[in-house]
Amino acid sequence: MSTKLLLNGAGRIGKAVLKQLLENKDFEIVIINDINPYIENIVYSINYDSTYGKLDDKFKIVENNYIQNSKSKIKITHFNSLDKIDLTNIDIIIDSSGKKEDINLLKQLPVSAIFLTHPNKNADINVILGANEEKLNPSIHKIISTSSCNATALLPALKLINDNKEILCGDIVTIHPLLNHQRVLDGSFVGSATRDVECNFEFGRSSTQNIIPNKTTTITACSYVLEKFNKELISSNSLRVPTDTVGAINVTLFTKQSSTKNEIIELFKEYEKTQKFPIVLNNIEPLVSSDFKKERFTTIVDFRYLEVKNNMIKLLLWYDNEWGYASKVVEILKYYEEIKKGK
Ligand SMILES: NC(=O)c1ccc[n+]([C@@H]2O[C@H](COP(=O)([O-])OP(=O)(O)OC[C@H]3O[C@@H](n4cnc5c(N)ncnc54)[C@H](O)[C@@H]3O)[C@@H](O)[C@H]2O)c1
Repeated sequence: MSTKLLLNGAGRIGKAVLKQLLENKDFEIVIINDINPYIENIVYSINYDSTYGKLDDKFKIVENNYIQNSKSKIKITHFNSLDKIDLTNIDIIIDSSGKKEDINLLKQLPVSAIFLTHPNKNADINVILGANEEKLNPSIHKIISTSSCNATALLPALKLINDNKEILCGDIVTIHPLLNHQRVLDGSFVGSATRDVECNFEFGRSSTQNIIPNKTTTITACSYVLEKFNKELISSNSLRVPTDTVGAINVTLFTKQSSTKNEIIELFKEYEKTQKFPIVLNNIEPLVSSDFKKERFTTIVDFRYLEVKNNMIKLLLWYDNEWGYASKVVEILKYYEEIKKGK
């Protein structure tokens, strides 16, 4: 029998998760809840997407607030809080609304698990594949954060280098596409009621005309998963750029043991060959960000820009912050179900 899901928030991440789950017979999305009050607009934005293109098997509105295509029929609701939704027959909630819901309220909901698509220190666990998935335990973890897109891309690489060379300190710069909460043209600064990023004036500036420097919660998100990788060890900042999707992270690490470029290349090659989940992909082609669009691997190591000087390692990592991240949400969901069923 398939696992019954409620998808809360049909925005950029919600729709990428939805489209990847539509192909998977083990899961059925029974309800989509979004505060957008117009079902016509929700179905339109599922069918048509400027970044990933049109859906071949389009949804239509059918009776009583349902949408349907040739394979799926999904109820649409418009509540602003999960506790108002009838959860009879729902096994798991994927909350991709970005709302920072009270964790105690979430714990009371009659479902077996709630996946949050943002880092959350109050969750029962923050999971990143390739970092701490072995800690995931369905009998004690109900509120499961799937961390952030940047931390999902970065932490497996940091862990690999740390396990082999011991990181002493480092710095990262995320080069991040624009996001839906930014301004199109200059406006007042963007508040952050639903996000951990501090308010700053730069964030009220036009996202299509600027490279916007910003703080990032990437390292804090990493520390919720593996404590060692925190702001004392690694400094960080972010540059928001006017592209639709695919981010890059420029990583500089100082390690206890020195390395050669070939050693680091071999570490990532071995990881790519032996990994259980689609995490590391090594690239030697002269590619640009849009070439990684819709790529499900999320730690794409660009060997062309890998540098090693004694105790310093410099990496360039790529990841599709929407599709790639959503693929990890789905992988964690599949993994959760596997260990729950004792597979
Ligand atoms: N976009 C990314 O690159 C990215 C990557 C990883 C994680 N995330 C995280 O995923 C979450 C969603 O981000 P997004 O980029 O998809 O945002 P988005 O603005 O594109 O989508 C959010 C959706 O949730 C709906 N919504 C808002 N409040 C709601 C509520 N109370 N109940 C139900 N629906 C509600 C909105 O109407 C919208 O459709 C955020 O926490 C974000 O930090 C985003």
